[in-house]
Amino acid sequence: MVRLERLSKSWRGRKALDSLSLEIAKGEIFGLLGHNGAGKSTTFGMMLGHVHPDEGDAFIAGHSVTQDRPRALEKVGAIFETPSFYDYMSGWQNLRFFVSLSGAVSRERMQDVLRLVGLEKRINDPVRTYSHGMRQRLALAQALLPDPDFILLDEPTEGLDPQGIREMREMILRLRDEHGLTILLSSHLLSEVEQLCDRVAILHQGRLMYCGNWRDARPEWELEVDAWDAADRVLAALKVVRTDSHVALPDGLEIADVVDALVRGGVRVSRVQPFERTLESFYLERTTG
Ligand SMILES: Nc1ncnc2c1ncn2[C@@H]1O[C@H](COP(=O)(O)OP(=O)(O)OP(=O)(O)O)[C@@H](O)[C@H]1O
Repeated sequence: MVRLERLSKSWRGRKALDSLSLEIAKGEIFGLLGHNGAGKSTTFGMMLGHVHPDEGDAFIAGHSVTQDRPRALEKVGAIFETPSFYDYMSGWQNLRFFVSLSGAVSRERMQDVLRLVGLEKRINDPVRTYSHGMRQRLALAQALLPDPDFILLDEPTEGLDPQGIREMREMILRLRDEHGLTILLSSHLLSEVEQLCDRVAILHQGRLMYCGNWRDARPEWELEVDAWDAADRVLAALKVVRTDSHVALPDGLEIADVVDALVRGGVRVSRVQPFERTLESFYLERTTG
């Protein structure tokens, strides 16, 4: 559905994005993660044709964004950078105004979308009376009006209260499960991303640190031993990486082999248990140090 090929961008000689390649499959909810300044907005901007890459290209439904932007973006919707609305107009008038700029959308389509985002009851009220959550729903409605196959959501839950966050999460899942949309989202709320996305990309200082299903990443274990000095010599020989009490095993090595080698090396092992990974711990391991 989406393919980013070696996307690079520098601003005033400073690399914001360094040869980013990744693919997003149809029907996926894919998470783009990174600290402030990691390059997420630059990536979104390139996918929407707002930012021209120095090198590389983005392809959506097989069409190049740099070579054929209208076709690449034909079935794409987005909430990107703080969406702005006219406060004195109603939600409905704002959407009509948007539609008048971007192409015909039927009244029925508008009503369907408003039902989907749960904004029918307040749609005739002026936007200045809307809560932040309602503005986010209006922004989502705007993104959905052209009946997209793929939507980009930049921080869709930013500033929402817990109930708003939950409602946004349920809407995103419904868009994928009931409407077959492919969704790319960025968020700093890792517990949210954890509930929505299997596959994530982690950007750090413009470079891709990880891309894939974080739940499938190599298992790690917690160990308790009587002497870490001796244990470290054994672990190093096995190419096992230790961080405090938890260890990451190289491919093909089982935890039983590690325990066996430690015992043979004269180390007493008093506890072995799987390390329960969260997306937050997975993310921090790849972006710190
Ligand atoms: N228009 C611009 N002009 C100059 N520098 C820019 C511009 N846009 C982004 N940058 C720089 O590029 C780098 C990546 O920024 P980007 O906005 O893509 O990060 P981000 O991951 O979206 O961060 P955030 O989470 O804060 O939105 C930063 O160093 C930023 O200062």
